[in-house]
Amino acid sequence: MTPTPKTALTIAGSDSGGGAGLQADLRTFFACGVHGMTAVTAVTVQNSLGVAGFSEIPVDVVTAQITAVAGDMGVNAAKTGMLATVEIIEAVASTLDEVGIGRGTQSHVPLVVDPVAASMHGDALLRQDALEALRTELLPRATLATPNLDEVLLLTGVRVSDGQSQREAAQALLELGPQWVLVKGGHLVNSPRCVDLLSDGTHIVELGGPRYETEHTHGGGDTLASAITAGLAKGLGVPDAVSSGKRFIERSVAEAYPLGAGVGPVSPFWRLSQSD
Ligand SMILES: Nc1ncnc2c1ncn2[C@@H]1O[C@H](COP(=O)(O)OP(=O)(O)O)[C@@H](O)[C@H]1O
Ligand SMILES: Cc1ncc(COP(=O)(O)OP(=O)(O)O)c(N)n1
Repeated sequence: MTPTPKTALTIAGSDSGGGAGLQADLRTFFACGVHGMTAVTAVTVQNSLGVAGFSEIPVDVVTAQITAVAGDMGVNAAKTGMLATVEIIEAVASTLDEVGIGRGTQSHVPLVVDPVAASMHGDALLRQDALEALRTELLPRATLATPNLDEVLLLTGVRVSDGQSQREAAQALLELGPQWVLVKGGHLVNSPRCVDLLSDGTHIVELGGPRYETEHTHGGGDTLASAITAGLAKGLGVPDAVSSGKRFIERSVAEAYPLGAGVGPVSPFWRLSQSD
């Protein structure tokens, strides 16, 4: 009999184009060898050119998906992505407490919070009044938060332009309650390297890598956060899961492909031809 793989749950929105959202999470979980499960929060109408709109899933259906899989199959690590509204954020936060996922719960199942606010085209994926709920309800429950620089600005008011302000942003985010933060540096386009900064307030790790010249980076944030979640599900500590996730996203950006008339997706396909 095939041994049962570790499990990872994504609580996220659907991207009809398949490059980001829960589709990116599931294909990354698969490529990393963990069994992926989903609690769908919203359905976006999205392609390589942007997000034309979205519709939220009723709150009781979102939470029922989480309890259904947690109670039966078990969750080794979880990740949140697009949560869309205050109501969904509040309900997800209390359901995570009930099923024992996240910081502060007894079971210590790790929770990665990717505080998704907008797509790379600038289309909103979070209602404007929901930012405060993300700050107060979700970030304190996070084992790791993984904002990009736009999300850092929204959450903390810190505008990151270099390594020094990236460190200040990490500190400001830690004050909102996550155990660890990863301030991603992909948006510092004038820097020849992509440096992501990991910190828990005591340890500070700079994860640097080459900046690939590609316009096709759709789903990059989701792919990185899911690869980290997969590592945590397999029992890695946060620093090891993040360095493994960084290696994963680097290859996925390097092998990103054009699809549609706009921005194509990063690709985890390279992993399928390799052993762990
Ligand atoms: N051109 C690139 N080459 C290599 N890595 C990249 C590139 N763009 C982004 N990354 C990496 O992809 C991940 C996600 O990046 P970022 O663009 O900052 O977040 P988001 O996709 O959430 O907007 C980070 O690890 C970042 O360093
Ligand atoms: C449904 C959905 N969720 C999240 C995102 C944003 O994903 P991300 O990985 O940050 O990728 P880009 O939007 O930067 O390509 C999304 N677009 N859709």
